[in-house]
Amino acid sequence: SSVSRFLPDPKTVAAKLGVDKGPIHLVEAGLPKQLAELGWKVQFDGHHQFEEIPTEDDPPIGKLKNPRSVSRVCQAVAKVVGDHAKKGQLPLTLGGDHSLAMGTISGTLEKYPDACVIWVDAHADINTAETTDSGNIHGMPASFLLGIGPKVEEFSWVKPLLKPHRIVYIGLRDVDQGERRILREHGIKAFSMHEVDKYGIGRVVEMALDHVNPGRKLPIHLSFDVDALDPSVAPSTGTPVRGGLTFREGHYICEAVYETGCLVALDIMEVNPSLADSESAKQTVAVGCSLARSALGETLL
Ligand SMILES: N/C(=N\O)NCCC[NH3+]
Ligand SMILES: [Mn+2]
Ligand SMILES: [Mn+2]
Ligand SMILES: [Mn+2]
Repeated sequence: SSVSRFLPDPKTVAAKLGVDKGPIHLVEAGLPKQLAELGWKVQFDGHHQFEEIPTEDDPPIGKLKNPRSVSRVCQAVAKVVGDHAKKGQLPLTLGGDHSLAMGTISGTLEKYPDACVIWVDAHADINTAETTDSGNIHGMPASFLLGIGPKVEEFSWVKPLLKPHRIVYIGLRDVDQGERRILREHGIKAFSMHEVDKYGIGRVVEMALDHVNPGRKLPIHLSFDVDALDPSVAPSTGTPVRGGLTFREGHYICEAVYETGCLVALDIMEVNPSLADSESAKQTVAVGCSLARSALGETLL
């Protein structure tokens, strides 16, 4: 089947967080061609540009930073992902920071309301407008998708379609107190790096899938933040945290999700080549491409 290649490059949002070069580098590293070589009919209609909202026109709402530009970009991404999904394509979104998941997962849920989400990340990204310290919305997307926390008018377009039993985390190791409380109170399943060490990645992925997709019948949206990987594997990213997934553990997750045959959407997020020396940036871009290939069927044999 075909994978729709659209690569939102949210200039506005990314520019503030410096992640705007990710998509460009991933494409320039040859990802579309690599996926075509796996047999996908790749449709890449260019990077999505978003007009800047000048900072003075986008003051914080409460603590939330760049709320209007983040909202506008994510809403546009939700529409594009939803449209591709409705055409039976598999949207691959290259970020850009993880706030984009508000858009990509909203788009997926429009077509597949029963979809489950596998969120691979060092962070839970589930702060609300109340619990966030930084006000960086890339630490909050999951709370909007779940409809948790106080209403923020600017984000009222995000329908709370995601249910707590339909999301599972793998790779957590830097979760705020407020987020821990939210995970506990809503009974959201999370496999931290402790569980990865304890059970091994094979068992963890099996338990994660058993939790959100017991019969392997539900569509899967895989949202992969490259900072889930150890910084020695993916150094050029916004919030690196030591003690992450090995190169193989990260790829195993992608391979195992592909093997379910349920994948309907994929995000490769937080590749930020502008944050490190060129060698580290190249290494991180290469890992991003490799993860995408693994999630789209590049098996080892
Ligand atoms: N990479 C990040 N989320 O996945 N950064 C924001 C979260 C910090 N608590
Ligand atoms: Mn994230
Ligand atoms: Mn993260
Ligand atoms: Mn981030």
